Amino acid sequence: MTVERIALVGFGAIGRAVFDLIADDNRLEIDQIVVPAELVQPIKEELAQRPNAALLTVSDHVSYDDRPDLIVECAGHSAIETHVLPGLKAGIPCMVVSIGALSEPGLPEQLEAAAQAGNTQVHLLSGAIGGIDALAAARVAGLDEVTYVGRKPPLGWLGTPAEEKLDLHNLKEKEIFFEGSARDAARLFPKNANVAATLSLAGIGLDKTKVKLYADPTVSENIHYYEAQGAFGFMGVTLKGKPLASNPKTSALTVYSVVRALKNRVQSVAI
Ligand SMILES: NC(=O)C1=CN([C@@H]2O[C@H](COP(=O)(O)OP(=O)(O)OC[C@H]3O[C@@H](n4cnc5c(N)ncnc54)[C@H](O)[C@@H]3O)[C@@H](O)[C@H]2O)C=CC1
Ligand SMILES: O=C([O-])CC(=O)C(=O)O
Repeated sequence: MTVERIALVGFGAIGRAVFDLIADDNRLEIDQIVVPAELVQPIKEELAQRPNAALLTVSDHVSYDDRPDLIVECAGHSAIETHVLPGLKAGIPCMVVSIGALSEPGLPEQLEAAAQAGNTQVHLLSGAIGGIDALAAARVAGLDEVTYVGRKPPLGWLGTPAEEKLDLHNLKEKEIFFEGSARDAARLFPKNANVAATLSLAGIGLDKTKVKLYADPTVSENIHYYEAQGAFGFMGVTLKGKPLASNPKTSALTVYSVVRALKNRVQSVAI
C-alpha cells in the first residue's frame, strides 16, 4: 500500500475540511500542519481534543527532518513564497489551491523554476471550477476566446472593492460591479481571483481572458460560468457551488478537489 505523508499548509476553512475528510484514509497521513506562528498554540490545543491527531506536529514551518512526501497549500499568497517555493526546491512535490496568487507577475515562473531546481512538480488544483481538463486540452489546438462570469450572493463580496460600488447589504437585484481582464480582476479582488486565474492559466492567459463579476441577492451559491471557443469547437460550463459555512467566499467543491487530487496519488486507478 502506498502511504503519502503530507504537510498541510493552512488550517482554515479548506484545510480543516480536508483534514476531516481524509481522516479515515490510512493511505493519506497528515503528519504536519503549518500555520502562522500566532496560531501554533491554539491549533495544538484544538487538535489535542481529537483522537487521531496525537502524532501530528503543528508548526510555523515545514520540517524537512521529518521529510513529507507532499506539501499541500491551502493558506494564501504568502504561503506560496514561504513554504511552497522552498519545498519545491528541496524536491518535494506540492499542490497549490491559492491559484489567484499566481496572477502576481513572475510567480508562475518562480514556481516553475523551483520545481525544475528540485526535479519535482507543482500541481495547480482545479478548486472551485470544473472542466479544466477540457479547457487545457482545447488549448493544444488553439483558443480564440475565453469569457468568465462570476456571480455570488452579495455578502460573498464583503471586504472587496465591490463594497464601494454597491450597497451589498440592501441589494434588490443582480448588479455587475466589474468588467475587464482576468489580470485586473485578480488585482482588484485577490481573495476571489482563484477561478479567473485558473481559467487563465489553463486557457489563454490573464490579459486575454474576459471577466464579468456580479453580486446577486437571488442566489445562494457561488455561480461560475465560462465559455471557450477555438479550433476544438465550443464549451460552456456552469458550476453552482455551495459555499462553505466556515467561509462563504469559498465553494465546498474546492475542498473536494483537494481530496480528489490526494486520493489520485494513492489509488490504483486515478480519475
Ligand atoms: N482554487 C480555488 O478555486 C479556490 C482557492 N481558494 C484559496 O484557498 C486559500 C484558503 O482558503 P480558505 O481556507 O477558504 O481561507 P481561510 O481564510 O479560511 O483559511 C486560510 C488559513 O491559512 C492560514 N495562513 C495564511 N497564511 C499562511 C501561511 N503563510 N502559512 C500557513 N498558514 C497560513 C490562515 O491563518 C488561515 O487560517 C485562499 O488563498 C483562497 O483564496 C479558495 C476558494 C477557491
Ligand atoms: O467559488 C469559490 O470558491 C472561489 C471563487 O469564486 C474564486 O476565488 O474565484
